[in-house]
This record gives sequence, structure tokens and C-alpha cells, in this order.
Amino acid sequence: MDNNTVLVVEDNPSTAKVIMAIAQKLGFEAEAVHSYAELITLSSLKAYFCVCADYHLPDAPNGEAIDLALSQQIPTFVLTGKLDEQTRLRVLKKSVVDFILKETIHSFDYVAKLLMRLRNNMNVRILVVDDSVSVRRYLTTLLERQNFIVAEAENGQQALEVLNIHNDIKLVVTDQEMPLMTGLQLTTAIRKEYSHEQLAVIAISNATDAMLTARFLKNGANDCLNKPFDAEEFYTRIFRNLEYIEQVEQIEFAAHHDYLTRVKNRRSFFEHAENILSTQSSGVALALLDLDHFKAINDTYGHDAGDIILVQATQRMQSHFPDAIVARLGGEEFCLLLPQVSPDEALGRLEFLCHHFESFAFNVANQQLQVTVSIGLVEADATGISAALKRADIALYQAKNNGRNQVVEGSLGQVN
Ligand SMILES: Nc1nc2c(ncn2[C@@H]2O[C@H](COP(=O)(O)OP(=O)(O)OP(=O)(O)O)[C@@H](O)[C@H]2O)c(=O)[nH]1
Repeated sequence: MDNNTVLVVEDNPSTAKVIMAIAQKLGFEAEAVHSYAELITLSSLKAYFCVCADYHLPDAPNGEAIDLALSQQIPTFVLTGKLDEQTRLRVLKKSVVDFILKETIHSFDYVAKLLMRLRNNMNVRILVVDDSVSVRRYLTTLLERQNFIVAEAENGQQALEVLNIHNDIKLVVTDQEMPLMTGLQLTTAIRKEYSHEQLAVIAISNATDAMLTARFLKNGANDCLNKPFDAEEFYTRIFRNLEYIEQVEQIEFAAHHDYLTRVKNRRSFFEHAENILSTQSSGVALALLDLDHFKAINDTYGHDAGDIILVQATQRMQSHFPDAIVARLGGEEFCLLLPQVSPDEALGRLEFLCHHFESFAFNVANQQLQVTVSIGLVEADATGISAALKRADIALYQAKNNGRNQVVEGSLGQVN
């Protein structure tokens, strides 16, 4: 087992089946046991990704299945048929990932959301800042239970150092009262370097100091947690703030990338290319690539087949030019910007790509299709990217006119 299996512990076979199907749809493997007796026959739960367990099993009516999974440090979430206050408190005490009320219209959606979150959290790093070892340990344990990667710092200065080392930290949870640098000072320092959208700060504030929450928020905290708080509130705030950051990341990605091939779009290409040219005025090659007779592909095999070829063609370009900026300028037209390359090397590598396309079979709906590419190549110089693109376009036009499936080199300063 490769730690990708969800174990469902549920006496109702239909409910177990639905949860297994949800897990499988998300790319997990899934197994089910239907009683506590069956659960304890499993030698170890350690190899499971997580356990999804019914709180009330006929032979284990008080959450014993959950205790067993938790005793082996497996992320466990609970399904329960009723959620009166007493059950809720009892479940929360058990250090579970979350609990789900069974048989509501949203419960299965919630199972899917939880599974995706647990998988996604494995790539999310959070920094906990507190001078108290026991508080740090407590917060870290809560976060690790949700599969987060956790870094720790015992004061603000150390926190800034950790942020420098781990530039993938998405969220900081900080206390206020600490030696060397308070949480408030840390928050202010963080905001000089990182925006609210790059790095969320959740401050732990003392409920007795009514002013502190406002000061934290005014100094750049995304959110505040008043002491004392329970795990449920802590998680809710962590997830709400991470979701905000992830949504902004998705919007930014969509604004700068092509929706189909996921490489840079025209706008993003210009930004990056101009940047490179501003620091490097020679040895930058720019190639404009256009798939040949692509309309015929669409007309013969359909637009969906055309889309698959566009994606696969992009992957070909990326694997041949891992050192280049690859962008889709529109339709079946792509651009490659190669920094630090001589004209001869650029020409050689692009001709090799051309031959590769000629001999490569695109796999579309069990059919092997051939598509060639025409390329206009120029050296980008101080006249800028727009001028280089115009020259590359003329060279590409010549490549098409000469019979396609070839590279034509344009010359410097050909366009006024
Ligand atoms: N499947 C698919 N087709 C696209 C997309 N964008 C543009 N196209 C198609 O690309 C084709 C481009 O056709 P043309 O400009 O006539 O060029 P061509 O057939 O490749 O001919 P040459 O460039 O002269 O070799 C058109 O049929 C467009 O509809 C897309 O995102 N997906």
C-alpha cells in the first residue's frame, strides 16, 4: 500500500460504498470494514492515508474505532448520525480532523472537500511563532493532524529568519507577548515584505485586551484568534485564510497563463521577456512557432482532438526547451524565448525540434496523428520584444511559404 488508501469504517454498506466511490473519484484507493471486530483484524492502520470512521458502530457505540485509529496517529475524520452538544464535545476532544453529520444533502460533498484538503495540506507550510514550548507544541500538533508541514519559531526575529529560508510559507500564526520582538512588531515587519495575498498572518490575541485585535488587524494581520479558542475555531480560521490565499493564487495564475496549455499567455510573456532583455541585451533568441495546417486537424478530427494536440505540442516544446520561456500567443501560435544562447545553438536546437515534430506521433483518442511545425527565429536585441516578434513573424511567414516544417532565420533590424 502506498499511503494513498482511505479506510472507511462504517456499518452501513451503502454509505461505505458511496464514500469509497468519492475517494476513488479523487484518485485515492479505498477499502471498507463494517464493524469494530473487523477493524481490529487489520494488523496496522499506519499505511492508510486517513480513516473515515462512523462514531456509532453496533459493536463499538462510543467512538472506539476512532480511538483506535487515533492511537496509531492516522488522520481520522468522523461520521456521525446525530450531533447533539454532548456528542460534538466528545468528538472534538478526540483530536479528530473534523466531523461530518451523516445523511444531510451536503455530507458527501463535505467528505470530498475534506479528502482534497488533507491531500492539499501536505504541500502547505505554516509557521507557528510562540515563545512557549508547550503552546507551540499544541498548535503544531493541531496543524500536523491536518497534514500541514509546520515550521516553528520562538520569537519574531527567528520567525523572519525562518521566512527567509522557507519562501513557501503560506501562513503565520503568531502570539503577541514574546521576547525580542512582539507579535505586533513581527506582523508589521512581515507586511513590509509580503502582501496579505502572499502570506496570511493570524494573530493570537488576548481576549482581555480589546484594543489588541484592532491593532493587529491595522498592522497587517489577516485575522485574529482570541484566547481561549477551541480546535474547531482554530481550524476554521486557518482554512478560511488559506482558501483566500489560494483563490488569489488561482486568479493570478489564470490572468498570466493560457487556460488550455497552462504555459504563459501573451501578456505574461511580454512582461518576462522585456525583463530579460532589460538585463541581457545580447544572446537572447526568440522563436515564433506555428503548427502547420492545424485547421485541417480540427476539420478532420474535431476541435477536441485539436486541443489535445495543442497540449501535447506544448509539452514537447517544454521538454526540449526547459531553459526557455514557453508561451502560447494565441490559436496554434507559440513563442520561445531562449536566454544565453548563440544564434547557431538556437538554430540547431530548433531544427532538432522541427525534426522531432515530424517524427512524433500525437496520441489522440487511440489514433496516431502527425503535425509539423514552422518556425521563425531571430535574435532579440535592444529594439525590444515587439520589434523582435515582428521580425520573427516575417521569418515564420517565409517558413510557411517555403513549404512549412522548417526554421527560417530573420535578420537583425529588418523591421523599422
Ligand atoms: N482545437 C483548437 N483549435 C484552435 C484553437 N485556437 C485556434 N484554433 C484553430 O487553429 C486553426 C488555425 O488555422 P489557420 O490560421 O488557417 O492556420 P493553419 O490551418 O494551421 O495553416 P498554416 O498556419 O498556414 O499552416 C483554426 O482552425 C482555428 O480554429 C484552440 O484553442 N483549439
